[in-house]
Formats: sequence, structure tokens, C-alpha cells
Amino acid sequence: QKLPRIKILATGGTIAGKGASADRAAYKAGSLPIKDLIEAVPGIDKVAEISGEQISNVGSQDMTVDIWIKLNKRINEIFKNNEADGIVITHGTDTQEETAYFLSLTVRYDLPVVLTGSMRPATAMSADGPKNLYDAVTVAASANSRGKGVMVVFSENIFAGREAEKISTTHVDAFKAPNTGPIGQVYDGRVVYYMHDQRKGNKNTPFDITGMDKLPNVVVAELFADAPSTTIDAYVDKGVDGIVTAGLGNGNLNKVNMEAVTRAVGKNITVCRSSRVLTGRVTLYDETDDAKLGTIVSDDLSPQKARILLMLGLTQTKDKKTLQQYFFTY
Ligand SMILES: NC(=O)C[C@H](N)C(=O)O
Repeated sequence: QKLPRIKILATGGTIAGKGASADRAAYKAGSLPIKDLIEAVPGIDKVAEISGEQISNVGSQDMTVDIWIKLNKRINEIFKNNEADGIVITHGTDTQEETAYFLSLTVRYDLPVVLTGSMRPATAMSADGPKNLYDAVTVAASANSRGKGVMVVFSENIFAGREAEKISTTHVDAFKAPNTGPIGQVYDGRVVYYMHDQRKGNKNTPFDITGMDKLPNVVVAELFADAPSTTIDAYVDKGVDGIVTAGLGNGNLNKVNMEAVTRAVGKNITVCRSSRVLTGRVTLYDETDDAKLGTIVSDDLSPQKARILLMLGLTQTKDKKTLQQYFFTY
């Protein structure tokens, strides 16, 4: 029987990290080539016919929009040319959730794309990378994974790309989907799905970025008690296209930042209210009159994910009603 063809696209991260010794946490992310990652996973060749490509080799704190565009292009090309039945992306954990959401909005095919990484470098005692990579390949190779969109596989959990979030800076079990929980599990070579992500992703979105080499400039401004408006004012001066506020509670802004947002909106900058709180949603007209302020809201997306949707949304329109509808749909 022919094995599914899985292409591993390596971008760097701790999974490709090298430390001085097995008992120290210090390491340099994105040091090892993809060949070494694959060789560290015994039996992976019995799950799938593996091939690999190096897209970048960075710690994901250095992930860029340019690398996202390159990844997107390559994934769509691989599926278009029928080069693989599924794709696994090895990626640092710091921004893995952002890449996963970006791809879940922009990949135009139904075939599985699975991101994974590790919390311990490849040289560490009990490195978690090889098991995560084995599990990610198992998920990408499973016939049940078709139509599930872009996923994150970590510590035997399968998350929808839209929902995954890094929730620990140090623990091996570093990912959760705080609003929804995982959609499935991978264990002992078996893939079991419990839930289906109902949000529309992949080829159902209007965000076909084929041919684009730049995206609108959208930034995040975080609030805290007694926060000055310095950050938002600086972004307005810079002439950004959009600002997502990581606001208080259900997306609240204090008085000075409310005034700064009014100035931003006056300069035709799109402002989306999100929250620094981990779960729940930011709804229209909660404690804030969005119609009066000229803002839209993030629904249940974290600020860093809302930034991605706004970036992609602004490639299509500046109309606030349409942009708001994107946030309730994708
Ligand atoms: N665990 C990790 O992968 C962290 C690393 N800084 C990265 O995101 O590349």
C-alpha cells in the first residue's frame, strides 16, 4: 500500500534549537537543518513518504510577514502541483498561533496543513520535538484530516489553527485553545477528532493573496491601568493602516486612549477593539459605543490574531461593516 506523501516545511524554532548540553535550558533557536529533525524521529518513514524543505531558519520571535507570504505561496503551489497529500510545518512556538491563523485564512486547499514545534531544544534531555513531529506527520497523513483546515499539533492535542494559543512560556504542554478546547487527539499513532471547527477558513475566505508581496500595516496597542495614549499616538503619527487595541476587560479603553482612538479614526485608520483577557469575546456596544467611536470589534480573537484578520481584511476593503462581518465569520 502506498503511503501518503507528506512535505515538511521547516521554518526554525526551538524544535531546530541547539544547546550547549542536555541539562541546560539555554539554546539558540533555528540552528539545525531539516534533515537532522527528520532523522531524529524513528519510524516516521513508516507513517508517510517524507520530503523536506527549508523555508527559513529563525526563532519565531523573528517571524515576518515576508516569511508568511513565502510560506503561503509555497503551500498553495505544492497542493496545486500535487506534490504532497499533506504538509507539516515545523515552527517556533512564540508566534506559531499567528502563522497558523494566517495560513488558515489564506491557504486555498482542503488538504491538511499541520504546524508543530517544541519547547525543549533538540539537544535537551527528553526533547519534545521528535514526538511532536511524529504526531504532526501522523495527523497530516490521516484521511480523517481532510477538510479540517490548518491545525496545530502539540503534546498530543490537535487544535484548529484559529483557536490555538501559547499559554505557557516554559511548560512542555504549552498550547491550549482557551475558548473551545482541542478538536481532537493524536495518540499511539491514532488520530481521533471530537469536534469540527465551524468557523470558515481556507478556500472559503476572500483573502486570496496570490501575487501580493506586501500586506497592510496593522499593529497592536496594549492597555493597562492609567495607560497613557503614547503608543496609539505614535502609531497614528507613523501612518499605520490599522490598530488593534488589546483593551481592558471586554475591550475597554480608558479616557485618554478613547480620545487617541478618535484621532486615529479621524485619520482614516481602522481601529479594532480586542482584549488582553485570554478568553471570552469583545462585542459591539458593550460598554463602548462603537458606532460613535468608529471602531469595530474582534469577537473572540486575541489581539495578535485580530491583527492578522484586519491585515487581510484591509487587502479587500476599508468598509467597516464588511470588515466587522469578517470578524464574525472567520
Ligand atoms: N519554544 C520555542 O520554539 C520558542 C522560540 N523562541 C521560538 O519561537 O522559536
